[in-house]
Amino acid sequence: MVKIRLTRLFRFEMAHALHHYDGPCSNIHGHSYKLQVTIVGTPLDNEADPKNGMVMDFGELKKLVNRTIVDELDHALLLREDSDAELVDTLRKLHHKLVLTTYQPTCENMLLDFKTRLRKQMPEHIALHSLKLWETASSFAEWYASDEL
Ligand SMILES: Nc1nc2c(c(=O)[nH]1)N=C([C@H](O)[C@H](O)COP(=O)(O)OP(=O)(O)OP(=O)(O)O)CN2
Ligand SMILES: [Zn+2]
Repeated sequence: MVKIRLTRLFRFEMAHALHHYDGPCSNIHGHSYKLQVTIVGTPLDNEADPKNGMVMDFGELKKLVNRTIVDELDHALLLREDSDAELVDTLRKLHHKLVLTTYQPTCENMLLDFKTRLRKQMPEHIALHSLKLWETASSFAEWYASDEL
């Protein structure tokens, strides 16, 4: 059966701090993240359907990734849930867009979180192939489904 990969790029601005990290990244700082999402599936084979030939409508992929990841994280501050309680309280009182994580918000951990979230939302006939997350213009992490085998 024919398989085609589809890829779409997303961007979001997000701040984070690496809890107890032994360097400047323990301070709250921001990145312009770039996320590449690649899915794989078989193009629709139905002449009567206007989406014939599509694995998934690019627009649907955009909506799925935006509602699953980008809407929550864009212009948010990601902190580990065991960060200073006073700081967390103050940020909440000031109505900052704060997201608390169970994990250290590294590029690697964020990718694993995104992979889990996206897999739950994927239509049955489509598989998540890979994810690539740029934290800076020169640093990125990648996840490939094939590495799980
Ligand atoms: N393996 C990882 N290492 C680091 C991560 C990460 O997510 N995974 N994150 C950070 C910091 O959050 C941040 O990205 C700073 O990294 P750094 O490379 O030090 O960034 P610079 O701005 O200093 O990069 P330059 O290109 O040298 O200016 C740290 N490590
Ligand atoms: Zn950082």
